[in-house]
Amino acid sequence: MCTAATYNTRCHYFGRNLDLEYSYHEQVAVTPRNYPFQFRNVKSVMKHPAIIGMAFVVDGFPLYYDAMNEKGLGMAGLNFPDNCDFKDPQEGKDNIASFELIPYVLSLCSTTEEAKVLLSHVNITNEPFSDKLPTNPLHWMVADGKDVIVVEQTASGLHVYDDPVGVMTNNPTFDMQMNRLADYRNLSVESALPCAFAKGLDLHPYSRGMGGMGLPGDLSSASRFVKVAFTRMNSLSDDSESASISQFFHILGSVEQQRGLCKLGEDKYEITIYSSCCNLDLGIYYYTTYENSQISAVDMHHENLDGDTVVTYDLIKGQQVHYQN
Ligand SMILES: C[C@H](CCC(=O)NCCS(=O)(=O)O)[C@H]1CC[C@H]2[C@@H]3CC[C@@H]4C[C@H](O)CC[C@]4(C)[C@H]3C[C@H](O)[C@]12C
Repeated sequence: MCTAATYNTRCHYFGRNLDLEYSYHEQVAVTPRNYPFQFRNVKSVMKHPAIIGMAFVVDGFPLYYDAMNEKGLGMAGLNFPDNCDFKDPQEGKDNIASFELIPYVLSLCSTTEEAKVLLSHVNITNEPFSDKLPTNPLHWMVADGKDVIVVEQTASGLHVYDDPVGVMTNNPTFDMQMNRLADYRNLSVESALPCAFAKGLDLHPYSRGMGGMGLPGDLSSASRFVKVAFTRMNSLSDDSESASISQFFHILGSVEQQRGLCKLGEDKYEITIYSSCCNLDLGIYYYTTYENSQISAVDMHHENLDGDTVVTYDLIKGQQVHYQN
């Protein structure tokens, strides 16, 4: 399971939690402008905006989980089992393999609006990256500083939804997630609204925060959607970089997965392997890992962006304790 979110202050932020019980060898990967993207069915893109994000780099190719380009467009892939339907290549469509979709969109678009146009010709195909890396079911969130969309391909075809809450998780499909939000329409950040339970009954609010009573707290994707939407939509912070990224990681923290709570088998538990936060304006990729709560960062503009090979950074995974005496 995973969660993605956006947050806007003076700058625009985009990121995700990656929740999983195992890990590939993911790294922060910078793809410079002259790295040639060779796609299976459409023509190569030899020159494009630079891209930074989390990727499993195989044979020099960045298999991005989430990334942004230097124009300020971000995109993240999240698990989408059962509903997802990647198809065989189709005549008359731009056939893009699922693992190519992030590079394809981020190398050809600067805005969500442009991504919508590009995606309107796309059929996402089931072609695997390799025998060792079969296709996995995914759906995507795409965001610039202005608009957020969700991209899902199901049996009925490719759907692009406007996302007014700036978050997404996993199943069910995005339209159903939005419908379910109405079940929570009475939740409020107010501590003590007048009692609406029944006439003649004045139930005393014995605690702060009771306006949010009923907000789900379990780890299912449907519950995380409601929890993170409520958190994200009501989030406030100063507009400094420090205050903004702190708030962003708190938004993702509202739906993080602690080891032991989501059991998948004998000694197998899903945890939040990493949380990421892209500053879409500055090209900085921030992240934390399950055991490293200190925020680490890679700034794309500290690299030579005119190169032609992917540059990677290993994740700093150990806890960084700041001893004070
Ligand atoms: C599994 C992850 C989602 C996390 C999640 O939701 N886990 C709950 C599982 S469960 O729902 O609880 O069972 C997703 C998110 C991004 C994905 C990679 C994208 C690039 C590449 C695409 C290739 O085609 C296949 C290999 C590849 C490395 C992908 C592997 C895997 O698919 C990644 C890590």
